Amino acid sequence: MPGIHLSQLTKRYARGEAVVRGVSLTVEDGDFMCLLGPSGCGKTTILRMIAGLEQVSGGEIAIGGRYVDSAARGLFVPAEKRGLGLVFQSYALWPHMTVARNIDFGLRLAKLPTAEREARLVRVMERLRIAGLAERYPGQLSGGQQQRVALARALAVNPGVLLLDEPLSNLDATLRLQMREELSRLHREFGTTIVFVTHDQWEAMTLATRIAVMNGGEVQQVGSPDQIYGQPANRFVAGFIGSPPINMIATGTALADALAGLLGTALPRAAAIGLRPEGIMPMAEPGPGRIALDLRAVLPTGGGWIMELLHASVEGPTLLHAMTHQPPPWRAGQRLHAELRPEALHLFDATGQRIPADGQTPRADRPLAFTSLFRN
Ligand SMILES: Nc1ncnc2c1ncn2[C@@H]1O[C@H](COP(=O)(O)OP(=O)(O)OP(=O)(O)O)[C@@H](O)[C@H]1O
Repeated sequence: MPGIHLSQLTKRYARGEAVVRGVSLTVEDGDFMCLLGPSGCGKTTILRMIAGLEQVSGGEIAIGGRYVDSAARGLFVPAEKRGLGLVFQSYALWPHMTVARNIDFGLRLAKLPTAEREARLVRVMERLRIAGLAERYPGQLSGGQQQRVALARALAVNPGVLLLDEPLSNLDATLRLQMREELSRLHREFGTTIVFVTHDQWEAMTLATRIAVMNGGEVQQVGSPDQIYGQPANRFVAGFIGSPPINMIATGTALADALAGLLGTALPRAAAIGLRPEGIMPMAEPGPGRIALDLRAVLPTGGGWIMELLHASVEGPTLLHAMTHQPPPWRAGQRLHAELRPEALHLFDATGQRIPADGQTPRADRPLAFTSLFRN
């Protein structure tokens, strides 16, 4: 399956500001790459440029080692010649064609022999569990069923690359989960290179082999879900990934000094410390290295509990959020003493970039993994 290489990609719409700014990114053969970022950060624009639905303003795109768009080379391969499967937010099924005809449409365009077309149609409908819907029209299907038909249509032609733009956004929570599992399974079975656009961090974290976190038209960090979570490259990534969000503590506060003590480091001026909520482990008794915190409230989230904790100091209280998967046995108002997991602490400089802390075990050895959120 082909990989995709984006080099210094820029997109400017009609003399406006660039909405994609110098993005370089390699999607390896067989990767499930998620482009993740807030609304308007340029994810869809990148996907549309890979698809050939938009032309680049600057930079180059290569698919399977072949340039398909290059401003400098004056080269542009149209969408239909790129060998891609596309599934966008709106499923765009033909309303006047049955499910089978919708899927067959792409196979006809590919001019496959009839026997081959029929065999593929049966196979892909079985895989996506829509064989029973073959003679229905899109208007007679649920959102999730339409979604599966759109995926089947894209997969039937055996595209080397599948481009998905928020394909699960119109589904309810249960269907989203089912479709996520289905996408994961399809990726494993077909080995297709997938680029998936989403603003939903859970979707990205649970599906992707690698994630490109974007903001303001630029890639902030590329890595596995655990790297993105456990070793965020900057404050934006640290704050964007994680729910409840990472606690960000400004230096110059008593709490920051206490945390610096735990890290065994002197804090650079104008730095900030990030502390992941699940790295705070409150206990009833004081002890060495524990930080005194007052429990303000416990908020159940269904399967987890967020604790609002206040750290008192002369500058006033600092609010921290802690996360636990065991029901906390304490009442609001109680004084607690928290141990902190050093790997949950992240240090950032004045420009927001991650800085390694002296005396800390290197992150690569023991990052706080995203997957640890699912353990008790
Ligand atoms: N055809 C267009 N003409 C002008 N500006 C556009 C066009 N398409 C997108 N934009 C602008 O480009 C920026 C990036 O849009 P894009 O759709 O790529 O973002 P996104 O990250 O996919 O956001 P969302 O998650 O909301 O879809 C936005 O500011 C958007 O308004």
